[in-house]
This record gives sequence, structure tokens and C-alpha cells, in this order.
Amino acid sequence: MGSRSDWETMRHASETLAKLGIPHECKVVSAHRTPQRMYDYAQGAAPRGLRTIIAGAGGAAHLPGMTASLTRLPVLGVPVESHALKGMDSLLSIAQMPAGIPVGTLAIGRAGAVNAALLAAAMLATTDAALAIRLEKFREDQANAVAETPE
Ligand SMILES: Nc1c(C(=O)O)ncn1[C@@H]1O[C@H](COP(=O)(O)O)[C@@H](O)[C@H]1O
Repeated sequence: MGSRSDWETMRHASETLAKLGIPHECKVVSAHRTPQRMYDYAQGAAPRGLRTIIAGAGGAAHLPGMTASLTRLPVLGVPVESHALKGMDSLLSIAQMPAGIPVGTLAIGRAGAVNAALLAAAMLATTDAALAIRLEKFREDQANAVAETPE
């Protein structure tokens, strides 16, 4: 994530990954404020064995796109809600990538963070049968938790 202030949103991605038993790490890396850290992180990710990167940032959210430009790993972008423009700036700066460097863009805020984790899980589950079973169980539990009546 681009700042520690994004953690309130991005912790939902981490918690969802943890529920699914997916090992992961959480880092603050900014294209603007810590460009060298971003280069090192993105270029080192695949050689270290990471499989997917979830990048959350708000406002002029260049982190997901810049990260995607520096790694062949799939990058999922989470637009963090900004104060001034309610996350529309984050959403558009993450989604409107030029052809050639894709960022899989999720919804603004908490839902996007949760879904980034679930999408990462779905991608990883294509080559991990045990995770596929855990993901199916997660979906089943989720469906069972939805009441049929409003009261
Ligand atoms: N969008 C970016 C990037 C980046 O894209 O590299 N680095 C920080 N930020 C964003 O700035 C917002 C305000 O950050 P502060 O709360 O630290 O001032 C955060 O949402 C962060 O993601």
C-alpha cells in the first residue's frame, strides 16, 4: 500500500487472505515517496517467489500501475477512498492504464480490498487443489450466512 493510512482499508485484504490460509506479506511502498523501494520491491517480487501483488493506493494512485510495469506478476489494484474525491481519483488512476501494462482493478475501499484477496485466491487456486477446496468452502459458508428473510 502507498501509505500506512491505507491500512484501515487494506487490512481487509490481509484478513481475507489469512482466512483462506494464503501466506502473504504487507508492506508500505510508494511510487511517489519511496520510488527506490518500489523499484526494488516490484523487481524482486517474482525472483523471491511471490505469485501475485495486491497494490492499494489513494488519490493519484500510481503505485499499482508502476508496480505492474516492473514485474510480470499479476497486479491487482485497490482504489483507496480519498477525502477530496471519494476515491474516484484513485479508481481512475488505477483502471485507466494504457494497453500493454494491465492492472486488475477492484472496487473502491473495503469491498475492493476483500475482493482483491478473493480474486488472488481464485487465480492461485487454478494450480493449488487444496486452496481450491478452501475457497469453495468459503463461498459455501458465505452463502449459508445469508438469511432468506430480512428479520
Ligand atoms: N497514491 C499514493 C502513492 C503512490 O501511488 O505511489 N503513494 C502514496 N499514495 C497515497 O497517498 C494517500 C495519502 O497518504 P498519506 O495519508 O500518507 O498522506 C494514500 O492513500 C496513499 O496510498
